[in-house]
Amino acid sequence: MTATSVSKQQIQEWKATKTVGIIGLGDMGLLYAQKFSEAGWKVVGCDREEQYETLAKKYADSKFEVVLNGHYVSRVSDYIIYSVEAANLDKIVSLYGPSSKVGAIVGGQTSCKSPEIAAFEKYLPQDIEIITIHSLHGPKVNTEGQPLVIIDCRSYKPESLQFVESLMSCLKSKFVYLTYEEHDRITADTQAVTHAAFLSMGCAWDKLKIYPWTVNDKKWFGGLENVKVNISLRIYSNKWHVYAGLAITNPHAHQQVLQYATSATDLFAMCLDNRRKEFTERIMKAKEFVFGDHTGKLLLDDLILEKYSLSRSVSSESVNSSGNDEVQSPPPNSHLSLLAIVDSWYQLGINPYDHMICSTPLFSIFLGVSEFLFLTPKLLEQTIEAALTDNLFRKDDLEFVIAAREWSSIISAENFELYEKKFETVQEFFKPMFPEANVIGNEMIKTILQHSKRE
Ligand SMILES: NC(=O)C1=CN([C@@H]2O[C@H](COP(=O)(O)OP(=O)(O)OC[C@H]3O[C@@H](n4cnc5c(N)ncnc54)[C@H](OP(=O)(O)O)[C@@H]3O)[C@@H](O)[C@H]2O)C=CC1
Ligand SMILES: O=C(O)C(=O)Cc1ccc(O)cc1
Repeated sequence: MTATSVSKQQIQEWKATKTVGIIGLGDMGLLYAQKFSEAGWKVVGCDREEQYETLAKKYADSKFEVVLNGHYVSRVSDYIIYSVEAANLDKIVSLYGPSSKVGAIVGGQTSCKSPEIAAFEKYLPQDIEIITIHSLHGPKVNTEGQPLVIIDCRSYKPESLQFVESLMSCLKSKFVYLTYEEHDRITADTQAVTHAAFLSMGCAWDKLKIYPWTVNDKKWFGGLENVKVNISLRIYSNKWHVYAGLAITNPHAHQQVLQYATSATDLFAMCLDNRRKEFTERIMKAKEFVFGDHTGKLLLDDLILEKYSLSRSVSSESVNSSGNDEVQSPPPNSHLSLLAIVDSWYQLGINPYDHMICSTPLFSIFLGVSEFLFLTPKLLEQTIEAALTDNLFRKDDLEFVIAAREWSSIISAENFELYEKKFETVQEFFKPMFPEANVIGNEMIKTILQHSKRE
């Protein structure tokens, strides 16, 4: 389904007469306020009331207006977008929802839609329409070409959806129309499991006190390792509540993260017992299920990723700066984190390519590196051999399995407090490296998105 066409004249009329309101001027709310107001829409926004004076001063020269609180946003706005922490959404909608202007449309940016819709249905007056959205990327990613989910939950007038589409069109994102149930099932897989994998890698390095870009044991280099390090640090450099909210509030995510932890555990146990036949058969079945129909080019090329090593900015200890001109190959790694994701897709009967319409940059990269591992001649065989016989990565794999199980338990127990504590412990460990990691990670993601065929 594509956006219905609306005349330029109609859009000009809406721009002249309608107001867009944003509750929560954090990273995403601010991105929207800036984009919409730059495109000529009248925008008002607020954050917490105690932030009013600071924000009003800070954005005095901007094209959008900062108001005191959500009541002031709601009473004047024709489309109200809640862009707040998932855990606080219910309370915030209960506060401001009843102040919504009569006949307004309401939506939200939270990453999981069932609790958001439940809050809207509970607190919004019946005359309010509900059309919600979700930009499937972080606030620093160029919005152009990225998926933007639009969910029409309760609209009474055909022009309401057209209005939302017209407003969103300035983002130049790719509209994806789903029900909220479809959205939550897909994002549990594309987002929650991807995050669980990279959170677990970071946690394992923290437990072992390893900065993988500085070690002299020459283990963590090459394209695949660069992806693991850069994406893991990228996640840990962000706000914990974004990842906690999308995993904990989405019941589908609990099951999928648990399967990921179980797959990692099962595979690791088989390696410890040297159950070669069982292990190889399981990996090959997963390969057949996920990649059996694969034809054409791979999403990613390991070679384009080789230069994105954090060690290039840590000169004295790095592998790359050894002064040795010889091109070295990384030692065989069990790549347990990648074997486990492909096994989870197989165990859950998920075809990850079906989710590409709704992919985030991180999911595309995770699928890209998994595909590379499974479909590059000889690499999978080498990996299986390393997993079964080589002790080089055993300790790392053990910590990785423990971490995956811990994240799964925290998410299933819906424990925001423990999530925050664990996340921030690892964040503290990696903090000194975030500035460099973000620069290199951004370059890497840009290159990956340019090279990958995203349909
Ligand atoms: N960051 C991302 O990559 C993406 C995030 N999302 C989702 O979008 C939502 C916003 O995320 P993001 O912008 O990153 O998070 P932020 O923490 O940057 O923004 C949320 C903002 O809402 C404010 N807030 C809290 N309570 C109120 C209130 N009563 N009234 C007004 N404002 C309030 C917060 O203030 P305070 O900090 O003081 O609590 C904060 O400034 C989340 O649900 C997130 O899951 C969706 C897509 C991508
Ligand atoms: O790409 C990712 O998975 C991110 O980490 C950024 C992100 C976070 C939350 C969302 O709801 C959407 C995108």
